[in-house]
Amino acid sequence: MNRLPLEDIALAPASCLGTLSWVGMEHIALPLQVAGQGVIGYASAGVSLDDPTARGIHMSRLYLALAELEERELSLSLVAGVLKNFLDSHAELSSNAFLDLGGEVLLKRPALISPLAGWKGYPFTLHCRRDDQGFEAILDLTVGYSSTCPCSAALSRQLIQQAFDEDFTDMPVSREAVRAWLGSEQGILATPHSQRSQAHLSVRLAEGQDELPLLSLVDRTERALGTALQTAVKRIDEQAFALANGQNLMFCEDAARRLHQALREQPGTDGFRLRVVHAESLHAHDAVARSEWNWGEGRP
Ligand SMILES: Nc1nc2c(ncn2[C@@H]2O[C@H](COP(=O)(O)OP(=O)(O)OP(=O)(O)O)[C@@H](O)[C@H]2O)c(=O)[nH]1
Repeated sequence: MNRLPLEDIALAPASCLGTLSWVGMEHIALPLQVAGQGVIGYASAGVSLDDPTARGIHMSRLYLALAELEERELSLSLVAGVLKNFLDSHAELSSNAFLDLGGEVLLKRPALISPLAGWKGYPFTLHCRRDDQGFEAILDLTVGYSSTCPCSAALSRQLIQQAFDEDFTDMPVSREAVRAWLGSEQGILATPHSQRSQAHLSVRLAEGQDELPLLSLVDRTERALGTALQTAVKRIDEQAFALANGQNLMFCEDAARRLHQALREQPGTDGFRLRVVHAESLHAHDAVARSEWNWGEGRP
């Protein structure tokens, strides 16, 4: 076995000089705990390389610092401690530290009416950085929902009215006849286009916030939209879902405005950016709307 001291290239002077904004490792597997659930997580860990003559950073020191996060409920104070460790272990090299932690948290969600429940995945990424402006944490979260087009619904209603006029021209209009007609396929001969849709949220967490507001953000988002994707569904649940879609007809503009209002009331946040994507069944492209509050372009 080699008894000579191991050469450390990272300590050698750089042949090509220059500072770097971010050096580290991406897609590091890491078991996380979020909202009480174990998450198959992945981390991207990095620091700035401020010394233009230094050949390299010390990757293992970043990697080993991540152990602090293993299988402990993820909190901002935990992350801040890891970022401090990154900078302490690179005192002479770096002034900025970065940590992104992502995965998909599974939450058990109740059915609309029946006493059932099922699991649904919510992809998230927590982007954290520590620099001369202090500590910043931004939580990205994606929530799926259903959207039904209000214009398509209006056009469908018109066709149903025309069909009613044609079917009831030369016959007495009795309550029974109309009721039977409404219960037939003729009474719903046109249906509005509806589609699975996604709300992509980026929320900046306020100073002093420690807990990750992931569950409260999911609840607030699904409440604001009114048409959350379902898990366990019996016919009674499906009927309630049909009613929810009929009562919450949404253009992408409507969904974005609802979410903007809802996020403005989310405690523990001081800015957000949102983007809703309706993968419309009407055409092969998506209808998209964006909104933000107190976001600025200062940081990505
Ligand atoms: N900086 C840097 N290191 C790399 C890269 N690719 C692989 N490494 C290796 O990352 C390993 C870990 O680096 P260090 O943390 O400095 O390892 P070490 O020198 O044994 O540990 P310390 O004594 O704490 O510095 C080294 O063996 C490097 O060669 C790279 O692109 N950049």
